[in-house]
Amino acid sequence: MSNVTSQHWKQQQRTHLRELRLQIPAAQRVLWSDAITAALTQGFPILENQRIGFYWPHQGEYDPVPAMTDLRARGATLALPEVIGKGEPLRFIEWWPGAPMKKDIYGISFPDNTREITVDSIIIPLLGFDEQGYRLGYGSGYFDRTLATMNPRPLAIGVVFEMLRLPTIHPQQHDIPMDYIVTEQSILCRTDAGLMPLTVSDCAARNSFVRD
Ligand SMILES: Nc1nc2c(c(=O)[nH]1)N(C=O)[C@@H](CNc1ccc(C(=O)N[C@@H](CCC(=O)O)C(=O)O)cc1)CN2
Ligand SMILES: Nc1ncnc2c1ncn2[C@@H]1O[C@H](COP(=O)(O)OP(=O)(O)OP(=O)(O)O)[C@@H](O)[C@H]1O
Repeated sequence: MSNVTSQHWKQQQRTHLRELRLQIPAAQRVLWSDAITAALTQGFPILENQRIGFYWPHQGEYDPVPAMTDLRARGATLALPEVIGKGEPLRFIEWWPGAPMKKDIYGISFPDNTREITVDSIIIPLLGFDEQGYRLGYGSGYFDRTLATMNPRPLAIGVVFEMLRLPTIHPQQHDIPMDYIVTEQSILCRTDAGLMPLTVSDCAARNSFVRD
């Protein structure tokens, strides 16, 4: 697929997936969201010891605030993305329950003037995802640009509802695949052969930490 065709196709998919996501009935969304929160908080014990970049929910995305509250109570430091400008990477700044907030150019809340955090992991909302662990986002390239500038690269954990899965998103050179994708059905680990489902306990064994 040429670049122009793939951009056009991506734009159509974005519109379609956004509509699908907004049509999820409220009760279904609660059940699916609880399942994602449980998989995130139980499948990745390492997060309790980390500085984690999360996001403030927008347009029917999985709401990560319960996971944020839980992980913070267990010792994690949390941050949210700040949009510095179009074409720029995101900056992560500290968030805690009750932190002062303001709105960015998309109407998404972010902390008002708290300290910048270098994150160890990023929990990334996916508008769509594919069998190789690639992400379809809103089309501004913020997360790809952010991951590309971070060294060492943080662990990238995508969160998404299973119904937003596509065979391929026709990845381009700048697209960076997720290390893990958590859905309401399973934890998927990216391998060269595609996404591999892991049980919560297998995932926890791989993403554990040693207390000193
Ligand atoms: N919750 C959340 N926060 C996030 C992101 C995200 O995907 N989800 N981002 C991930 O990048 C960054 C913000 N990027 C965004 C990019 C586009 C749109 C959006 O709604 N775009 C509209 C057009 C709006 C406009 O141009 O004024 C659209 O696509 O229709 C929202 C956020 C940082 N914060
Ligand atoms: N590392 C990068 N450096 C410079 N430009 C980039 C980089 N990554 C992505 N871009 C640019 O960002 C634009 C959008 O990328 P893409 O279509 O992959 O968006 P997306 O990943 O679906 O959306 P988003 O990350 O905003 O949610 C593209 O025009 C691309 O060239």
